[in-house]
Amino acid sequence: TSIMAVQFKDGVVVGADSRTTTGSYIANRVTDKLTHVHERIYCCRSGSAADTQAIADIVHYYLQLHTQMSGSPPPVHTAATMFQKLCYENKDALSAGIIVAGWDKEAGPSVYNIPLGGGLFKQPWAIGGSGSTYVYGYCDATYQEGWDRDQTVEFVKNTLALAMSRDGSSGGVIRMCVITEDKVERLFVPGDQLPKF
Ligand SMILES: C#CCCCC(=O)N[C@@H](Cc1ccccc1)C(=O)N[C@@H](CC(C)C)B(O)O
Repeated sequence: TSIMAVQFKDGVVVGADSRTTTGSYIANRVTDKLTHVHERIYCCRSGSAADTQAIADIVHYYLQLHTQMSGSPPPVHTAATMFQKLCYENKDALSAGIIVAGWDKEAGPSVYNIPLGGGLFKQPWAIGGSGSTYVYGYCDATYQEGWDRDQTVEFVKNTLALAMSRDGSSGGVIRMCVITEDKVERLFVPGDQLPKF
């Protein structure tokens, strides 16, 4: 897997490849690793498909319960701490690297990285999954603050395409979501239209 989330002025862009593997077999070449957990909050999943589906389902349940009880949508950091509590307290039983990203009225856009150990790190951008190891240098050298929506989408698309070209556990299509106050917009790049390097 290669997953990414980047914050910009008005929102966040999340992105992922679409490969699920069991060993060298590609069990799913069109996986959707971008999971909607609340109105303006998404998570990007890497690691065990089963573990990350179960964790996302639990957080989704608690976020809708929180919304019903409190009458207002929870901030992104609330969702992130729910993911972290589940990942940290069950670290011996799970294989889950999750990036939580979204927009809320209090803090605006935000990105939280929760790597395998269950630590919680608020970051302006985050990459994860097996493919991310090949693109840390590219991201460090390329990322700039102050990009607009289109520049941020381009950064996510190029980073994921590079990771997918080198990591055997990443591939397929690129799925992305642009999350702002007004809307959640899904973007799609077919496998034969990936940026070529
Ligand atoms: C189908 C099936 C069985 C397992 C599928 C399955 O979880 N594959 C994993 C690799 C893995 C991980 C841990 C144990 C075993 C196999 C996988 O493809 N993970 C991708 C993300 C998930 C959300 C789709 B990515 O991290 O590569």
